[in-house]
Amino acid sequence: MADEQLPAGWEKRLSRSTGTGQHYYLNVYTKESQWDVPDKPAEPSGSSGPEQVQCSHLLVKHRESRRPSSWREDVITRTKDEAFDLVKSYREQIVGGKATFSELAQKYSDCSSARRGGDLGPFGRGAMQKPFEEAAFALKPGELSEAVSSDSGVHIILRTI
Ligand SMILES: O=C(CCc1ccccc1)N[C@H](Cc1nc2ccccc2[nH]1)C(=O)O
Repeated sequence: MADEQLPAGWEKRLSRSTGTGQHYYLNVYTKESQWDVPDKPAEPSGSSGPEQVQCSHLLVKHRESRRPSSWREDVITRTKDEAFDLVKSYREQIVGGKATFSELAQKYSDCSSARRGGDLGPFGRGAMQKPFEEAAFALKPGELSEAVSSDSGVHIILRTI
């Protein structure tokens, strides 16, 4: 039987462990292998996802935040619900094209990254609070999160890379 045409990124290998001439298929990017004949191009990153992501965020703190103070307000007294409502209104303005993420982060984010339009630079797993990390790594590049709550406050996250 002619060697089947494999989808991009796969190599057909002969298994040495079974000794029965069985073939397996190797993802050339992740070096992960599988027995089943692949039916779509190999994913460049493994099931564990990317090593690093780059994100910008807009943070609205509230009175229960770990540090209820920021460059914008010495003492932050808004409630958590008010913070969620603000974040949702900012997200709607961004999605509706009324303002850019960077403009609103520079004006309204309670994080020092506001001065860079919310950019946090690249980071790997273990660098940020868990709820923030999980939301950030679940995004595709260019995707905007829903409201995300961390000990710092309520965020919207834009994955840029
Ligand atoms: O921790 C920082 C600095 C974050 C930062 C990282 C990299 C570049 C620039 C800023 N600021 C906190 C607010 C805050 N809490 C966060 C939690 C997750 C991600 C970003 C966050 N920002 C605060 O100001 O209380």
